[in-house]
Amino acid sequence: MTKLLVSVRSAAEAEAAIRGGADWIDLKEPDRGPLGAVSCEVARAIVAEVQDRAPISAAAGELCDWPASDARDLLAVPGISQLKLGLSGFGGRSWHGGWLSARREIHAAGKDLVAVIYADAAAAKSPAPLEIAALAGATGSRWLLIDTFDKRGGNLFDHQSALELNELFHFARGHGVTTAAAGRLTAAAIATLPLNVVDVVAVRSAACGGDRRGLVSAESVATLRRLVRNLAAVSQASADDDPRRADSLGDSRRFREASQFP
Ligand SMILES: O=C[C@H](O)COP(=O)(O)O
Repeated sequence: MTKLLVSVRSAAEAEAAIRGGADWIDLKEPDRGPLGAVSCEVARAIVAEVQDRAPISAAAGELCDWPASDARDLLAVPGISQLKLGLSGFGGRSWHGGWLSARREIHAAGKDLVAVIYADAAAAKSPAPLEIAALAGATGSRWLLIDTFDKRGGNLFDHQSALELNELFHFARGHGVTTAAAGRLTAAAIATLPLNVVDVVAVRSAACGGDRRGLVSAESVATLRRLVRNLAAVSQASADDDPRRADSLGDSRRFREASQFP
């Protein structure tokens, strides 16, 4: 069943998200960019609040800043299982080596690195979505997130069609990668997601009533959770009715050829 992840910036928000039924808590400071990291103190307070009630991931900024970033302090925070690093600035530049080395370092701290695709790759100057999915698939990554870099307007579907997302995630799941979709997802955008290939729906803005710098509310989270559960049940029922449908959607030759990792 597709899970609902909620990004929070404080222990109080984490409590509200859990009360609303969030399956997953993600730590993120929205004032510090699309993948802004919370401080180590805030991270420890949130982990203490959540205890074992949900898995916890954390945004850790951009790979280009990682070597000197204060987000590195999150490596020492127990209870966080995944870190997310964006690839802004690496479009047209070599990034595989730096990403793999950050992943080794994060693994050594007992955590996983999430491969992050920015759907608005041109604005982020990041590598193309398929390139990131291909590296994640070829190197045994367990997690792939698609999100948006520019949070000022629009949502995921201003940059990526549902069919493209279906192909991308179908490919990733075929390589054993768990998939997460984000990017200022509204209820209408969530209803457009190809939930047959989305393991995690990730939100902040919608959980704050639309303004990601606002406050996460238990009521908004509960509404989103009901929506995700209902849509996932419908998606599951239609896959059960016609199991070939889900498989065929991501099986275009163009996609398979383009996704060959060198
Ligand atoms: O990881 C998910 C993000 O926090 C989504 O944030 P957003 O809904 O404001 O784009």
